Amino acid sequence: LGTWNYVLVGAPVDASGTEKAFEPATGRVIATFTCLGEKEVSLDVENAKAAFKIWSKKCGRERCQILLEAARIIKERKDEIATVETINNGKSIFEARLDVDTCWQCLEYYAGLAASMAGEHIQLPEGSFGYTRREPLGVCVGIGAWNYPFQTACWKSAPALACGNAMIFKPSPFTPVSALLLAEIYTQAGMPPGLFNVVQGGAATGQFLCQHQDVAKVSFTGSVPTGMKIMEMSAKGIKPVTLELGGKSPLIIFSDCNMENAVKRALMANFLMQGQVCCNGTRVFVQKEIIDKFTKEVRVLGFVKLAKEQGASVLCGGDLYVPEDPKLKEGYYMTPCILTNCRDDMTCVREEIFGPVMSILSFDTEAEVLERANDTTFGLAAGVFTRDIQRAHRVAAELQAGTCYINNYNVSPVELPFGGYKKSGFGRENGRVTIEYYLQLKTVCVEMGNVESVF
Ligand SMILES: NC(=O)c1ccc[n+]([C@@H]2O[C@H](COP(=O)([O-])OP(=O)(O)OC[C@H]3O[C@@H](n4cnc5c(N)ncnc54)[C@H](O)[C@@H]3O)[C@@H](O)[C@H]2O)c1
Ligand SMILES: O=CCc1c[nH]c2ccc(O)cc12
Repeated sequence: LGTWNYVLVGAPVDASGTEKAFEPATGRVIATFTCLGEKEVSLDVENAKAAFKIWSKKCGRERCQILLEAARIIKERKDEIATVETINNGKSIFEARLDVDTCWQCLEYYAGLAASMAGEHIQLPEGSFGYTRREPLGVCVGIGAWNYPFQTACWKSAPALACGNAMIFKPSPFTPVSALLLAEIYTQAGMPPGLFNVVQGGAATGQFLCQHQDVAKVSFTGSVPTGMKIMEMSAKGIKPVTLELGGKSPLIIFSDCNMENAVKRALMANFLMQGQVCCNGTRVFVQKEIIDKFTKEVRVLGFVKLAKEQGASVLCGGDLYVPEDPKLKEGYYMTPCILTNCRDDMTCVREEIFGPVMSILSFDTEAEVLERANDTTFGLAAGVFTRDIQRAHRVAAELQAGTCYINNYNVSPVELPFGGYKKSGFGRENGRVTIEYYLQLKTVCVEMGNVESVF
């Protein structure tokens, strides 16, 4: 499954009251499920409210223990979770296992923070004082895309639950399966029933969730057009929202770079997860002096090695691919594609493709490439390869993106905040800062003396 010289792309979903989930490798239907309507969504919210009452009363250390136990179970069931993810999503088992690692790490990280959340004490005149309490929001909703199903469920639920909230999670109807494993694991770890609920369905179910008056916050991962709708619905309910949206990120390769590293990471920046990663560096700006060498290397490293290993012919990609294995004939495949001689105005350079397509663009100067790299409505990520450390930081400071990589690309340690500038969204996932998006601050003002009336 999922070797990267013939990668898997999405599968169709029907528009009735039920949805089918596919195995993209073979095209076979692996599950049929009912999309939940307004009544079922309301019932889930009621259950989550009941669970919230219990969970929010626990101290941080108690929540920490349960999250750590869930992390332990994820580690123990890593292969099972990764296999389910590979079957339903189509990613390679190697990548699915890496995803699962970041999931238990995420739970461990927020378990650690849960125990240390605290407010402030503020001294006022005459012995009076104030203090702040950092309180959970209530029932939060998480809505996910199909490219990182289990990881998205973990990245959203771990900080939400660590802060004392309940979460209802709606996975993408393309990839409904693995979030159910997470719900099972949380229950096994000792969370109250209903604290983490999985709701299945598509756009209509998502709308019921976002519009529900007892939902306190929505955290969404998906496309810009859907993000706009989510924000509109949240605005009507005055609900805070986190939006992790699409991108068309630049990767700048200066002529003084370490060529081998730059080529390796340019491949990772484009062909990881079949090219279906929101922060992929799909606009690869290469300085003129090295563009011929880079183009040659990127082909040699990527295609020839794998082609030799797998006995396939060397392709430059972009074609539909039908594997010889009869079991895979109905699957969804295309060959990874590298486009050279690209211009900034081309559609492949301007729009998010969300598939295995790298566009290579030539540039002369730092000032020029910065202007061109920033000339996009997106701002999710960016990267720079250079041996000049001053230039690296200068360029990172000028790039309009939520995450900037220096001499690397497409790594997401849970300790580092992740999120977008411009139309790529706002709010953050991962890192310490994310707890701010799942807490509200209460100020308590305490008078120690007598009070006067001005009337
Ligand atoms: N920034 C990030 O962190 C990040 C991560 C992964 C994917 N993405 C982006 O996601 C997109 C691909 O994912 P997709 O095709 O699943 O996105 P999508 O926007 O089509 O769907 C995402 C989720 O929203 C739900 N949805 C659709 N319409 C809705 C509505 N009106 N109300 C409520 N929910 C609704 C879907 O059922 C699904 O669960 C790409 O643009 C990619 O860049 C971004
Ligand atoms: O696809 C983009 C980046 C990413 C990878 N895994 C996750 C999980 C949740 C997100 O909101 C974004 C991402």
